[in-house]
Amino acid sequence: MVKNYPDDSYTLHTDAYQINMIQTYWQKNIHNKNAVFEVFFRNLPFSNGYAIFAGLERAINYIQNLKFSETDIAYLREVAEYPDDFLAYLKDFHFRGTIRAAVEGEVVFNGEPILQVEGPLADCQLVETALLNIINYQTLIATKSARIKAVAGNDGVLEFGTRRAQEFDAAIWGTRAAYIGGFDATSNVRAGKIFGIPISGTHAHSLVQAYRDDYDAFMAYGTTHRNCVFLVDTYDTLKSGVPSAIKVAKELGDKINFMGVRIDSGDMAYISKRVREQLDEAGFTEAKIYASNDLDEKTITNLKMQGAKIDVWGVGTKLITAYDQPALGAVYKMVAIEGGDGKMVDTIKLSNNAEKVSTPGKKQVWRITNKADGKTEGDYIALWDETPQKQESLYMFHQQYTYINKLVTNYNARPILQDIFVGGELVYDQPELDEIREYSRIQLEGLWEEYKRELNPQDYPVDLSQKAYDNKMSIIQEIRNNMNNIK
Ligand SMILES: Nc1ncnc2c1ncn2[C@@H]1O[C@H](COP(=O)(O)OP(=O)(O)OP(=O)(O)O)[C@@H](O)[C@H]1O
Ligand SMILES: O=P(O)(O)OC[C@H]1O[C@H](OP(=O)(O)OP(=O)(O)O)[C@H](O)[C@@H]1O
Ligand SMILES: O=C(O)c1cccnc1
Repeated sequence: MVKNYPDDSYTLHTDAYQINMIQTYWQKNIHNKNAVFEVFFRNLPFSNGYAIFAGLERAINYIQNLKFSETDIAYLREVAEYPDDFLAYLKDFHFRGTIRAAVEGEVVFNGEPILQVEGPLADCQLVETALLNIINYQTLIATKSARIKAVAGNDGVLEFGTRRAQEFDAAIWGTRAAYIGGFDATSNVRAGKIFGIPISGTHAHSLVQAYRDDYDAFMAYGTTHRNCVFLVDTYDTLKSGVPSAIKVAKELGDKINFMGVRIDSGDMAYISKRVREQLDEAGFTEAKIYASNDLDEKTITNLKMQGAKIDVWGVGTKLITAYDQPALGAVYKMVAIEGGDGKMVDTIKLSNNAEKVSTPGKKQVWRITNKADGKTEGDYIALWDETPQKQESLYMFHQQYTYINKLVTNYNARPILQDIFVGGELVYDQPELDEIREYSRIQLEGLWEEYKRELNPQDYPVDLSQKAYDNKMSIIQEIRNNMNNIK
C-alpha cells in the first residue's frame, strides 16, 4: 500500500499514460518538437442545435499552476520506475505552450476546434486530460442551462442542484456554467461567494415539519426574515399551505416582502392555477409562484403548454447532472507535429467511422455572418494560413455531403479561437462573469431560430474550406497508398 500524499497540486490530475508518453518523448529527445492538438466534440448534446462553451476560467487557472510539486515527484518516484533524470526534468517543468480557445459563453458546434494547444510535444500531452475534464463538463452544463432558459423565456430560473451534483466541484463549476447559460441565480452560497452569482432561496419542508403547522412555520420565518417565499405543499397546498401563507402575509404586512410561494409536488399545472386564484383574490397579485420538482426543459415546456401559472422555476438534478446526457464526449487530437526537417507535418487519426476521422492541420474557425442582417451563415473551418476574412466570396460546402453547398458574399468572418496563452504566458484578459453571460445571450440572438428550437433543430453548417478538405483527402490517400505498399 502506497502512503497518502497531500493534495497540493493539480499537475497529476492526468491519466498515467500521459506521463508515460512524456517519458518516451523525453528519453527519445522529441519532447520539445512543436506539436498542435485540437479539442472538438462530435455530436451536440441533448440533440440541441448549438452548445455554449464554458470552462476557460478553470482551464486558465490550471495552466497557470501547472508545476510538479515536491510531493508529486515523491509520489511518482515511489509508484513507478521513472528514471531520476526524467523526474528531475518534471521537477523543472513549466508550461511553455500557446493555447487558443473560444471565449466562455461562445456559441460553438460539433466538429469544429473549440480549443487548440500548440507547443512542445510534452507540454501539449500533459494537459489533455485535465482540459477535457474541465471543458467537457462545463460546456455540457452551460448548454443544458441555455436549453432550459430558452423554454423558460422571461421567467426566472434558479439553480438548485448542489445536493444532487456529482460532488463538490461539479456543484460549484456546474453552477457557474449554468449562470453562463442563462440561469439567474443559485442556491449555492459558496458559488455566490466565489463567483459573485446572485444567491436565492426559499425554505425546505423541514421548517414546516419543525413547527408541525404551516401557519406557525411561516409566521416564524416571516418574523425573522424580510424576503419571504413560503413552501406551501408540506401538508395540503390549497387547503392549508396557501391560506396560511396569505394569512401570515396579511398579518405581517409591510414588515415582510411577501415574494410568493413555492410548490414542489403534485400536478403543478392544476395546482399553480388554483394557487394563482387564491393569491389574486387575497390581493397578492404581485406574489410569484415558484415551482420545483425534477424539472427540466421538457416538463417546463409541457407545464407552460398547460397554462401553468408558474413565474420562477427551480431546477436541480436534471441540470447539474446533465441527466439525459451525462457526457459531451469532446476529444483532444493531434493535428500537426514538427517533422525531421523542422517543418510542420499535418497528422490524422483514421477510423472506419467517417465521423471519427480527424481533420489534419492547424485550423481556425471562422463564424460567417451576413452583413445585411447580422445573422449567422455557418462556421468555416480553414487552415491557419487562410484568410477568409479578406475574400470577396466564400464557397461553403458540407463536410460529408459536399453537394450541399452555397456561395456566400457580403459577409463578415470572425475568428472563434482567441489567444489565451502565448508561449506559456497568459495574454487573455478574462471578462467578468456577468459579461460572459451577456455575451452568450447576444451570440444566441444572432443565431436563426431554426437552430435554437428545443426539438429537432436544423443542422447548423460547420464547413471545411476547400484547402482544409483537399488536405484531409490527400493525407487519407497518402496513408492508403502507404498501407497498400506494406507487404
Ligand atoms: N401538470 C404536469 N404536467 C407534466 N408534468 C408534471 C405536471 N405536474 C408535475 N409534473 C412533473 O411530474 C413529476 C412528478 O413526479 P413525482 O410523482 O415524483 O412528484 P410528486 O409525487 O408530485 O411529488 P414528490 O416529489 O413529493 O414525490 C415531476 O417531474 C414534476 O415536475
Ligand atoms: O428536484 P430538483 O430539480 O432536483 O430540485 C431540487 C429539489 O431539492 C429539494 O427537494 P428535496 O431534496 O427536499 O427532496 P424532494 O425531492 O423530496 O423534494 C427541492 O424541494 C427540489 O425538489
Ligand atoms: O431554496 C430553495 O427553495 C431550494 C434550494 C435547494 C434545493 N431545493 C430548493
